[in-house]
Amino acid sequence: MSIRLSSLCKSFGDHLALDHVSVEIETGEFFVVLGPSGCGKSTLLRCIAGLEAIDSGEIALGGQMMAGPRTFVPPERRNVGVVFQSYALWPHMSVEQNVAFPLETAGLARSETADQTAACLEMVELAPLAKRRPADLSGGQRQRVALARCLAQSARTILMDEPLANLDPHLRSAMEEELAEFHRKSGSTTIFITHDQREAMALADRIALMKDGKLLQVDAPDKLYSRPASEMAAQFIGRSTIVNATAMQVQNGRARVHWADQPIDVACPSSTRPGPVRLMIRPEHLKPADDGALASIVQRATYRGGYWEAHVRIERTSEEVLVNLATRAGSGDELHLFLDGGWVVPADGPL
Ligand SMILES: Nc1ncnc2c1ncn2[C@@H]1O[C@H](COP(=O)(O)OP(=O)(O)OP(=O)(O)O)[C@@H](O)[C@H]1O
Repeated sequence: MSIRLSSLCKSFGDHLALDHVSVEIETGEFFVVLGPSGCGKSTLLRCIAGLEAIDSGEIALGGQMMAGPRTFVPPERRNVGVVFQSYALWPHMSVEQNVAFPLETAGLARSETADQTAACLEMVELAPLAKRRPADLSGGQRQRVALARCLAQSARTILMDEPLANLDPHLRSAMEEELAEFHRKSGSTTIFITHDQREAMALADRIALMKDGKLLQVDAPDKLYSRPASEMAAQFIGRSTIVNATAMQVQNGRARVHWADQPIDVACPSSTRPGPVRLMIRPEHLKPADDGALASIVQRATYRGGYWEAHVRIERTSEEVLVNLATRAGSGDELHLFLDGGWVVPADGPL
């Protein structure tokens, strides 16, 4: 089911938790909301589920108005499944009873309930554990029960609030793959909340970057990484350095830029004009050269598994930039680098 949010606002006292949030999410999309703690992610999800009333704006699910001026459809009539970080399973019920519960309360016949429950448990590969209690399951298995229960409700919209946050890193990446598979099979429109950008990148069709109750940028993960719309987005996603440079010529999304007395061709937004610009350099844009134009000194380096991430000072500008090195480097080492790529950050970004 498609989801349309129009200029949503929600305050708690004088704190504006949602500040004119507008976005359209397509049917079947896996949409991730990414942002720091307290930016309003959970509030957004709770408003869509109907667990929280909005102050103004509109929420439509599948073209039907759920919340707006004079409209408030209660949560149980929104056909939305919610999966929380805490799983919210009933401890006294078995796995299959947990999954069957929403079907029973919906008044489904006993045999139909049993069939659907079995099918949902099959889908999350929990059929052999159907008789167990939640306490006798691992964190990942409990999360799968919560997913199966969501499936049983045949919700066309699934909202997930940091469902993997309580899992250890190994289980987390296994569950990411399962979630992607679950999404593919169920075909449901999913909104997934996280403050973990790696998780967001791995799962999302599109990511909404949220800060202070506003959506700063909504884009596919690779676009968000390579074409951030603001300095804040550039700094929030991945690692980068933003330096002062001068655009000399601009044509068709490419700019010839001068930085550290070097002319460099980089990508740029169509709004770029010749003159001073802010240039985003990702670590992978800088490459070591035998004898390059950018003489630099390593300040410190950290091993990241497979490569060293080094902070280096460019001699000509005294700016410190990040670079990934294939071989060990130590403080004081001299390096020659060349810049291969970069992005002119839009000057009129949201922040
Ligand atoms: N019921 C409430 N009463 C008062 N303030 C609230 C309430 N719920 C949320 N807030 C405030 O609204 C802001 C947004 O909260 P929200 O829980 O949506 O953030 P979040 O991005 O989900 O954070 P986290 O990642 O830490 O869960 C926060 O400043 C929070 O303190």
